[in-house]
Amino acid sequence: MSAKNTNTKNTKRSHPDEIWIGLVSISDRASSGVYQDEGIPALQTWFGKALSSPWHMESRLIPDEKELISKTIVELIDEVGCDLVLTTGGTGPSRRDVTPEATLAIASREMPGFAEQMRQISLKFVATAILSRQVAALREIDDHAALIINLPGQPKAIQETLEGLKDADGKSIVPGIFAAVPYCIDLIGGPYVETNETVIKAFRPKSAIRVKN
Ligand SMILES: Nc1ncnc2c1ncn2[C@@H]1O[C@H](COP(=O)(O)OP(=O)(O)OP(=O)(O)O)[C@@H](O)[C@H]1O
Ligand SMILES: Nc1nc2c(c(=O)[nH]1)N[C@H]1C(S)=C(S)[C@@H](COP(=O)(O)O)O[C@H]1N2
Repeated sequence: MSAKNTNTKNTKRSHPDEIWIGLVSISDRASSGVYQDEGIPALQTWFGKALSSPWHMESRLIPDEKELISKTIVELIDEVGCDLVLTTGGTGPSRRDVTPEATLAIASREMPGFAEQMRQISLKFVATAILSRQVAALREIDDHAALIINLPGQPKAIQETLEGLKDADGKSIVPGIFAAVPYCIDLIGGPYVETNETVIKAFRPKSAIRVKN
């Protein structure tokens, strides 16, 4: 038996199991046109291959401004009705990197396991993974809740952290953090999300797996 969908806020779903995902690319230079944003396209590509259940996306490209980052996440959750918001960029130690502070400012509870696991995964790819201050958290309002996850700004970090590390035969060596996202969304009352197992196998305890008719 899976957790009951108690989110009533998003009445726009075309299917009860459709997840609404907010993507926020945070970069001074991409948002001002110095270079082309690669964060949103990389996220869209990854979700296109990873999800097998219905999804809808809303994306925003903004500079590294704390108030604007907080406001954008709140808009995506409270007004648009997103169940999951992924940010990319602004997690490092530079003065302009304020994504974790902006996230925690509008969060109700932190989900530290995601960030701990992301840094562990990233260390398999780059030694500078230790520099990411990324966080994950819930935003819970009266009739809706969402999971927010910060990803680093390097576009390649998106697949690395969400999908993890595989050997030459495609066997998982380090599981990506997205494996835990569908069950987390179940537990906060969101839609039942299913994945393409060749990309990422979702982890749910047996009691939470929906029996197909
Ligand atoms: N949205 C993006 N699109 C394409 N490349 C990006 C993006 N964000 C970051 N990068 C790349 O990753 C590197 C490290 O990301 P980081 O977030 O630290 O960038 P940054 O130097 O703070 O960027 P900015 O000054 O634009 O905010 C950048 O130098 C850039 O090469
Ligand atoms: N998986 C992964 N994690 C990564 C990286 C990367 O390339 N891949 N880059 C690191 C670097 S160089 C920095 S400075 C920090 C913070 O990046 P951000 O400020 O772009 O968020 O993330 C780190 N984490």
